[in-house]
Amino acid sequence: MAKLLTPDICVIGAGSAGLSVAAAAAAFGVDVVLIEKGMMGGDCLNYGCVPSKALLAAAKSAAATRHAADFGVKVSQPSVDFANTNDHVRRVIAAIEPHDSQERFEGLGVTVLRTAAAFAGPDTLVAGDIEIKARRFVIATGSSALVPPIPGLDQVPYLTNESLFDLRDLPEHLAIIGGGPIGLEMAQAHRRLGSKVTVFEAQKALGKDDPDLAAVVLDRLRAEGVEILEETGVEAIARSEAGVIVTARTKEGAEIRTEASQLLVATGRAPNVDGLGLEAAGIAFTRKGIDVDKGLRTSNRKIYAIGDVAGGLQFTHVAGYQAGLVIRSILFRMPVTMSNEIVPWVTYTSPELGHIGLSETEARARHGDGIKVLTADYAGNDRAQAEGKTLGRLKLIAGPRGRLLGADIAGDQAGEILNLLSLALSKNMTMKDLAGFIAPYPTLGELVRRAAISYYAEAPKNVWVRRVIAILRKFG
Ligand SMILES: Cc1cc2nc3c(=O)[nH]c(=O)nc-3n(C[C@H](O)[C@H](O)[C@H](O)COP(=O)(O)OP(=O)(O)OC[C@H]3O[C@@H](n4cnc5c(N)ncnc54)[C@H](O)[C@@H]3O)c2cc1C
Ligand SMILES: NC(=O)c1ccc[n+]([C@@H]2O[C@H](COP(=O)([O-])OP(=O)(O)OC[C@H]3O[C@@H](n4cnc5c(N)ncnc54)[C@H](O)[C@@H]3O)[C@@H](O)[C@H]2O)c1
Repeated sequence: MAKLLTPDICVIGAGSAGLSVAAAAAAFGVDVVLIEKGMMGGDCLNYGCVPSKALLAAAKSAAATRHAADFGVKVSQPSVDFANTNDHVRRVIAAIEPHDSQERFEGLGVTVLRTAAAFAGPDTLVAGDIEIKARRFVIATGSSALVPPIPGLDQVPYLTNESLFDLRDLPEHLAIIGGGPIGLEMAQAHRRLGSKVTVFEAQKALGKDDPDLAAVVLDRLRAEGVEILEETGVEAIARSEAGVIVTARTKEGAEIRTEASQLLVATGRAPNVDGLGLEAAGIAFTRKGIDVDKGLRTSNRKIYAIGDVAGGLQFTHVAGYQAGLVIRSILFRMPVTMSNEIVPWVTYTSPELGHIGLSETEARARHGDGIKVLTADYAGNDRAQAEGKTLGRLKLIAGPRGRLLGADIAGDQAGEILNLLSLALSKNMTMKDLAGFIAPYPTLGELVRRAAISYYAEAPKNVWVRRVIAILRKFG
């Protein structure tokens, strides 16, 4: 007979989402079983955020060397040893790995099972020869690269985020299908390290971001030599002697044929739902992910789904945010509500592209002319001038009574600046708050103050303000 475990919480998937739930529950002394069929740490550590940011850091270093002469520093042009670059990526993963390891979680008191899990019924999960009946289950099985049904694609070797970071040789010419964050981060990284890169995007590249600010990033990538073909759908792939031939068509109907040495597919994500026995557990799902309510419960009230498998915004910090909500719901029975409007995101190209809250278009649709769009250019910031990072712009969307509704940034350290705006948005701050704090000089964070102060640009000309000043002057 199968061994039976009856923990308080059973978590399926040890990626960003599942690990956060397990660690928090264990910290409260709760009995937790965590099941992982692949690598501890999931996508973020092994095939996602960590290796991609490590590769981008190497690429940034190569780019900085090329531009050292702008600062009067003479160095020879960089030569890249890609196998060593890959070693750097591996070292970064290895440095972070212990934090997500089985040993650490067992040390926290979590029972870790290294096998695939599937539901056998509404309250029963099977993991190898172990049966689990938990008070609550949390599905955190993540997502995988979505591979579109392009004719010929299944006949050629292609890369996804799971295989890209294993390359030991720099691709001579990397063709990338998809101009989203994965496609463009990897396009710039490989271009800066010496590859020729062509990106095919069926619609608009970086289409989820503010179009004006996305254009800042796309122009820069093109200036660095990345070929970005927008509104160009890939129609067929064929094998060639040098690698692959990509056949695509522009929206005007012109055919484009590009031969490349390697092909990366970066066309979005598919939720990991296959083989989970969701039907047996009465859990509704679509091809976009498991259906959840605002409190992240599935159609089986004892089972939650969080992270990439729940569709929605797919980021590590969202997985962490959702894990916190689920912990509050399971352990403290508090009502929780997920809000996408306080979730920031950043694409880590140079310049970075960040967003939070409502876009200008969404804010206008909701508040009409009751919004103000306030901007500050990097060129007007002293720190940006000193660093030679003058390309970029910050945009704040102010709503009624000056409340911060949203923000977009294209520029150096956009992600770091977005931390301040993320706090401001989650605390319902106004332009008065953002204009009124003391920013250390010279920092890029001053861009926030500068944009917020412009909310009051008309105040000095206001006739009533002038009258008050004139009256007060009379008191000596
Ligand atoms: C190239 C790339 C770069 C990225 N960069 C960023 C970034 O810079 N910032 C950011 O915020 N996000 C980034 N992301 C997104 C981020 O990686 C994901 O949002 C995050 O990893 C989702 O975490 P998760 O726990 O939901 O899923 P995962 O990390 O995918 O973890 C799910 C785990 O569940 C396991 N599993 C699946 N099925 C079963 C089963 N039946 N039984 C047992 N275990 C199972 C899997 O093996 C996996 O380990 C990036 C993604 C990619 C691909
Ligand atoms: N910096 C970050 O936080 C970061 C970095 C990478 C990935 N991610 C996460 O991973 C997710 C997936 O990233 P992604 O870039 O794969 O997905 P995405 O959905 O954001 O972008 C995919 C792009 O591929 C295009 N596309 C789809 N099919 C195509 C086809 N047949 N031909 C040409 N173009 C096609 C789409 O129009 C879209 O623009 C992101 O949405 C994000 O949540 C985050």
